Amino acid sequence: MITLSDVCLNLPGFSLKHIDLSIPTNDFFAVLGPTGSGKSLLLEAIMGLMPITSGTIFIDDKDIKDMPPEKRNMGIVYQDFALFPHMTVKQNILYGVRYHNISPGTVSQRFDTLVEQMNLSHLLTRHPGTLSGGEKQRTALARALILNPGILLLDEPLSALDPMLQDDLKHLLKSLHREFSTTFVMVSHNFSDVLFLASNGAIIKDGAIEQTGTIKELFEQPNSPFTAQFTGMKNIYTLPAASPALASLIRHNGHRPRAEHGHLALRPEEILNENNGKKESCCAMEGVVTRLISRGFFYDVVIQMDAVELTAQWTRHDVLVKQIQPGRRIPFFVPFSSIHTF
Ligand SMILES: Nc1ncnc2c1ncn2[C@@H]1O[C@H](COP(=O)(O)OP(=O)(O)OP(=O)(O)O)[C@@H](O)[C@H]1O
Repeated sequence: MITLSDVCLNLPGFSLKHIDLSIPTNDFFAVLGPTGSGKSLLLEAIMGLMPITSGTIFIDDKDIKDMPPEKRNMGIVYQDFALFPHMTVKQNILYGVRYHNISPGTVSQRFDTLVEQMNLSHLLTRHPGTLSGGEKQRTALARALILNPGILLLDEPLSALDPMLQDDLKHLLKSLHREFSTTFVMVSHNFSDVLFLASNGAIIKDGAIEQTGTIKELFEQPNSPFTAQFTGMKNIYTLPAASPALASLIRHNGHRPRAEHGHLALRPEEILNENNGKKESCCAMEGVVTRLISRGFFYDVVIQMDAVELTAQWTRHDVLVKQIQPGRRIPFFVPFSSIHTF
């Protein structure tokens, strides 16, 4: 378990503020947040590359706050790979070994296994400048994993790769996490990567933790308008509902929001354009389409009810087949299970 307690890191112009975080051993943990919110600094603080101003960092029951990075049993992989350009792939992979007390036999065995796993055998004598993005990132991963770190920190490892390579590497990361008994902590901007890879996560805003929990909780049960918006809820309303349509939604839901709940939120992709035979578990509503916003294979369909707008996300196919167009009054369905109040 990595445990950060009341960690502050003050820089001119930016601070990490009173970070409390527990990352279970062997977890795949995601750090999410807007650009400039302090995600990379948080990784650097855990790695020991940035000294913290106050607070404590423990790995299990060991205080590592004053331990140099190379003694923390951690590896780090960056978005821009950070390979040594003058060294071959093989030299890059083996670079860190000299600073650790690992027997030559173990090094050789780990090297062979990693080279095979990462499909690098044909590239060992090449220099990073001649490699594709995916090959560079596989080399960077092998360089980190050859030291068998207890914790692997990944700073946006997929974002410099094209979509095909991202998919390959995403699957590789998943299988590496399964095979190595290593805790993975990954900074990412990409929700689909996070949903595919991570079990737990934290959302960070302006250097402070906004919410932690399982990935499902972060996406389905945000506890603040910021988290709701950041995770793509899109439909966030203040309670008590001024709109009769929203009020009826809450009434249909059966269980009223708790007195302290000030917001209601609905994910756009949970709103249905047909009730799929589940009449009793959905609230049937209707409204007038005001806008269609193309999102590639999907449309954001903006629907005006009474005083409020609601955004649903439907496939291009559904929008075409059901002739959903601005100006049309359409029925839609909100599953009770998708209504979240906080
Ligand atoms: N060494 C440093 N000295 C001073 N300020 C820094 C330093 N490193 C980072 N910062 C500042 O701290 C803030 C947070 O930076 P950080 O790189 O952690 O953000 P991030 O959430 O990872 O952003 P992004 O998603 O854009 O990578 C930024 O405003 C950045 O300019």
